Amino acid sequence: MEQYIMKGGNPLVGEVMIGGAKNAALGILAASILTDDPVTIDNLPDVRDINVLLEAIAETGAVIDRVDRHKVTLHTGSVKSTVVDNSYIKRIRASYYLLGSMLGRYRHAEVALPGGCNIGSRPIDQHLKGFRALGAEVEIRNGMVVADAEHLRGAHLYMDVVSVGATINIMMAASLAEGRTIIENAAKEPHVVDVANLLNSMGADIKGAGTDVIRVNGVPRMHGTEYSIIPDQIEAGTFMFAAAITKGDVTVKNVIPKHLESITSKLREMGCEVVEFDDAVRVVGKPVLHHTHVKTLPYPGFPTDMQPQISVALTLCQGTSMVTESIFENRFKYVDELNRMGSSIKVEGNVAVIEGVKSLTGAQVTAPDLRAGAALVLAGLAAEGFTLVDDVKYILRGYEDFAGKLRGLGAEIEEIDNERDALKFQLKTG
Ligand SMILES: CC(=O)N[C@H]1[C@@H](OP(=O)(O)OP(=O)(O)OC[C@H]2O[C@@H](n3ccc(=O)[nH]c3=O)[C@H](O)[C@@H]2O)O[C@H](CO)[C@@H](O)[C@@H]1O
Ligand SMILES: C=C(OP(=O)(O)O)C(=O)O
Repeated sequence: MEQYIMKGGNPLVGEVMIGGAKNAALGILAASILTDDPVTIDNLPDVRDINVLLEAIAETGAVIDRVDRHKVTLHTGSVKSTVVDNSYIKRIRASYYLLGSMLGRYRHAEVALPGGCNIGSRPIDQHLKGFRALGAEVEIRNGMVVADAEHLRGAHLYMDVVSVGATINIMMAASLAEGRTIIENAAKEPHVVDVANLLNSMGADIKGAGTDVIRVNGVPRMHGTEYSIIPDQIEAGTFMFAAAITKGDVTVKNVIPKHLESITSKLREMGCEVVEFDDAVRVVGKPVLHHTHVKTLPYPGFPTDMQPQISVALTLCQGTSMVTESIFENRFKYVDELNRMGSSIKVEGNVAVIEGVKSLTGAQVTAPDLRAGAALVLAGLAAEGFTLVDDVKYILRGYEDFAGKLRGLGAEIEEIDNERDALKFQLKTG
């Protein structure tokens, strides 16, 4: 399936269930390597990045039982290889977590340099700095990161940038090091806390996750566990903005409202009504939305992974908004595509200046990456006429059954892979 085709104009109305957090799940699956015992993970999202990582873990010799679509048991006692290199693993970001977990458990790891969304240069120097501080020798050889250690010893580390990936990776390797590791200027994202909770449930001794100082007391061994992943903050936020953008009324269920506060507060500034429940939020869109400004920041700031979605909403607001992207230098690649649908956005450096327009019109556009792709779909659902989004493979990296969930809210959208299907859809809905 290559494309989504949609007919815009329907306000999205109803309830949608949010799945487990992709970015927590990736760290959690890799962490299973830290023990020989079985680790059972529930609320796993069925998305491409997760399946690529599961296959890579299986290639090391681990046995993976799919209990059901959202639950797996990993038996990593049978791991035979600490080398991970295939064409798929190079495309995902989270392959870097295999470095932290294999280095922790086996004192050796060779993993292809990570890929992920093409949203900036995305160095991994802070990960490598952390491994070296723990006593590992690390080098880049033929496109692989090779890390090797005789002993891992706790260290006091100050991160030069707030990095989700480096914080999680160092927590994993430090869990089985000798002595205490202190990570200063740590990332505080909900998925950092979720991975720390998983590690503690496996016998690690980690304190302070969710603050900017994390203390890891190394333990000699870790054990199996059963763990359920937290809901996906970004999938939830995407559906919250879908309600605002289509002037709908959507209850987003199975979420942790605390994790959504920066998103909720922007929607309220724009004039939407947001009602919070224990594990759900209801977003009621309004006929007229107000402009606002937003700057992406590490948690608890506004997430960079929600930047394209809020930009689509601001395009349909009255007045001029400014969106500042402070995490990744190349995350406005969708702007040209959105302008082809009638938006008026100028990018100057890391700031997008968005002049609100009354409406968008359907066009053929290409998803440049995961969140931008999702945002173009939201634009298409609000636009007049038909929109065709190419390269939905990016969207499928991180959203489970995206089109199906949108259809459940009343969207007219279908997955297609040829022109004939596009015509059929147009005749059916036109
Ligand atoms: C698989 C996964 O969980 N991906 C998420 C993770 O990516 P990822 O872990 O790659 O993002 P980081 O938090 O590490 O990156 C934050 C900033 O630090 C910089 N940096 C990072 C590491 C490093 O060693 N050196 C360095 O300079 C990056 O270029 C970026 O400017 O967090 C990002 C920020 O919330 C999200 O957008 C991604 O969805
Ligand atoms: C950028 C993202 O993912 P990754 O870091 O895996 O590229 C994302 O989830 O929005």
